[in-house]
Amino acid sequence: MVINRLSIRDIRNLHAVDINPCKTINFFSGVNGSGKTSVLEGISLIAHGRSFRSHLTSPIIRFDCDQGVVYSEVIQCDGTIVSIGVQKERKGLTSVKVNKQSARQSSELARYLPIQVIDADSFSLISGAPSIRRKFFDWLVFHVEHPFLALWQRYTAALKQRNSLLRRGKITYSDLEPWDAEMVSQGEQLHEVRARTYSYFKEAYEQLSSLKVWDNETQNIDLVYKRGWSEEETLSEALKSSFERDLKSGTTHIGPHRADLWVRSKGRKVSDWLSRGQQKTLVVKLFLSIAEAYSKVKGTFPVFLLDDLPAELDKYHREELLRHLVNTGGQVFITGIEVDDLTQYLDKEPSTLYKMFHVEHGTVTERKS
Ligand SMILES: Nc1ncnc2c1ncn2[C@@H]1O[C@H](COP(=O)(O)OP(=O)(O)OP(=O)(O)O)[C@@H](O)[C@H]1O
Repeated sequence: MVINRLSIRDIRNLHAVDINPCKTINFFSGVNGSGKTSVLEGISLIAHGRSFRSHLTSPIIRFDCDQGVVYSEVIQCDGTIVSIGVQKERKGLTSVKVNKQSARQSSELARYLPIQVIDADSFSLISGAPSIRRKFFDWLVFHVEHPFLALWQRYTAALKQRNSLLRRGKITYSDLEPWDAEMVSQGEQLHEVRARTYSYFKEAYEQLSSLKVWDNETQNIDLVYKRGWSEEETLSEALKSSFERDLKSGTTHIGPHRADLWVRSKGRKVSDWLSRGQQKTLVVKLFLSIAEAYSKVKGTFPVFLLDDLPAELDKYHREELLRHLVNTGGQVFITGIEVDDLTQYLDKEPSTLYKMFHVEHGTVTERKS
């Protein structure tokens, strides 16, 4: 998928941005606070209907404006062009249009424009809570396994009911049985689609491990998919045995909503011993693996948004990452403060492979070389 045209109106400090991005590398430079990340935020609005920086609507909309709008044309794998418009109102309303027709759910957008964002927060993928890894991995499951979304929605609806009964207290296990039956039926299938997806992901990860860019430490890291309940029990048995503990705390401790992707070396947690820099390159490797796995199934790469990349990686890893992304042929949007951050590398590439944009006080202009 390729963003062919992008217009942003009144998002953060961006008043009126109209650009025609290049189908590979797009680099946005400008001083702190000029509006570079806001451009990426605009792209995430058309990809998800929401920002990757804020769950709230009001902070995204330009001060003194009632609404912000993003419009784009996205070229699909079969060459068709899909127009996507997202309007955010300060009062909280979001309206989404695909080919001028109102979309029912923002999740529809993700299929037209799959994106991956690497920013400073992404580096908590290894050291952060399991929910961060689960969300990361489920992005792939959502895209490659069509039933995933419906299974997840039904499972979480039953889980919500179960938890509210647990919180109410004074119940016996039989009160939970109807909800457990639904959780088991959806949850076992959720595990199946995740396990299948995990095999693509692991394969892509192992293939990437052969690249020379990783040092020995980051090369020998194992990934393990944990389904969220003991390997010795069925989900039904596990829910039953967890009942007393769940009742005490008023929440369900086991199940696919507790799945995780362990990142280990010889059984040890890597966050305890890899350096911060090594953790960062490992995170990049995980992002590249998920993109590779996606492309194996879908035949195209997701669009990458790299926010302030130069600040996060050393020069060598930055160049290797770029080289890899250029080789994939996918579209990438990168922000950085200095033009020099990337030109040394990009100068070696044909000029048709990239476009440079200058961002200043919320205006975006293409730099002509
Ligand atoms: N709702 C808003 N309306 C107007 N301006 C805003 C709003 N929210 C944030 N800003 C301003 O928008 C500007 C752009 O922020 P952005 O994070 O995009 O900058 P940036 O170029 O990525 O900066 P940095 O290099 O420091 O990360 C900032 O100066 C910020 O104060």
